[in-house]
Amino acid sequence: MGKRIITTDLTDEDKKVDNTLRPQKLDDYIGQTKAKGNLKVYIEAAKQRMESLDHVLFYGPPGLGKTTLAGIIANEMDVNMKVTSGPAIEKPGEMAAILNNLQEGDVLFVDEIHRLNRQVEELLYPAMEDFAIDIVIGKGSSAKSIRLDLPKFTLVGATTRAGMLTPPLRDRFGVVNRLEFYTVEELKEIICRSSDVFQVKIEEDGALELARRSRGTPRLANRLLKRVRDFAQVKYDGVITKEIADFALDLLEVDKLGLDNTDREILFTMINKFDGGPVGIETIATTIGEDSGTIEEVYEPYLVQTGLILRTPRGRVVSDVAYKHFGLRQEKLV
Ligand SMILES: Nc1ncnc2c1ncn2[C@@H]1O[C@H](COP(=O)(O)OP(=O)(O)OP(=O)(O)O)[C@@H](O)[C@H]1O
Ligand SMILES: [Mg+2]
Repeated sequence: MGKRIITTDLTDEDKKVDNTLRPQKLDDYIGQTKAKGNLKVYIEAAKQRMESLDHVLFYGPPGLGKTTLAGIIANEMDVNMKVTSGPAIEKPGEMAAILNNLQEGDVLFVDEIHRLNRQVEELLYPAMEDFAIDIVIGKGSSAKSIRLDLPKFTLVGATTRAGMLTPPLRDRFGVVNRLEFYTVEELKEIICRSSDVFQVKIEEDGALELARRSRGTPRLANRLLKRVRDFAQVKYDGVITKEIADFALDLLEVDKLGLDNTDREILFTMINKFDGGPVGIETIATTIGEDSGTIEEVYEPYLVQTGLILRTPRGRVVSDVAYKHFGLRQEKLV
């Protein structure tokens, strides 16, 4: 498959860009007012009491700023952050070693936390609750279990698939934040901030056009900015105007709503194969060969938010906003 500009999957280049553009302080973090306000209070309270911060869970679609917030928490608490991810840890012993090496107050960031395997997850229960783990030493009849105390740390978990978290794990997070899509205004602000970092000039309506096509997602906003910057540099005098933004984005086949291939496939499948619905999520998933949970938690939220898809008790329905967006006539009588 060719590289999709609009995909929210991370490429190596993205990782570099992500890291240079990540705000370091809560005050520099744009949008997510609710999560930010929450965190501010908890961080201040923990600092005043000189305690570690309660465990924090971030969930929501890719590229909305979960990893960024984890880093900000560590920064604001003035502690170190260790980073790992669900699929990276295969054995409980590996998790035990990571936990044992933490310093008092440290942040342990576990990305894709829904992908931890069962044994590793079970080790986390006492670690999160009592700051202790039980490890078994020896084999057979001489095996004995010893309790190992851990420093008081903060687990920050991130997931795009909150529905896959087991209740016992989820319940052990004191602070749970759902990240929301960003407004066009917020994205515009992010784009202007990133342009400063890139040292590229951008006009107000150029930034606005990019923001509109970024699918509510800062990662996409930054990625589009980077591509448009190249056009501006090579073809024009380096300034990103609305004309250049439009021209470059059309060339990159990023539509006015910033929909990606999977978004379009979902909508076209619903329109062409199911008369625009109502159709169940499982049926859509089977038809396009995607996992239904991924559609529900990764793709659908944006489509619902923009009003392209409506959720009804009888299933999902394509709205007339979507028909209009694709320049189609809604043939079906509703
Ligand atoms: N509120 C924000 N203000 C400015 N930039 C942001 C903000 N949120 C995210 N970004 C930028 O968006 C990019 C992606 O953010 P991040 O990696 O934190 O997303 P994520 O939610 O962890 O994604 P994934 O689910 O794929 O891991 C980063 O380059 C980051 O700088
Ligand atoms: Mg991340």
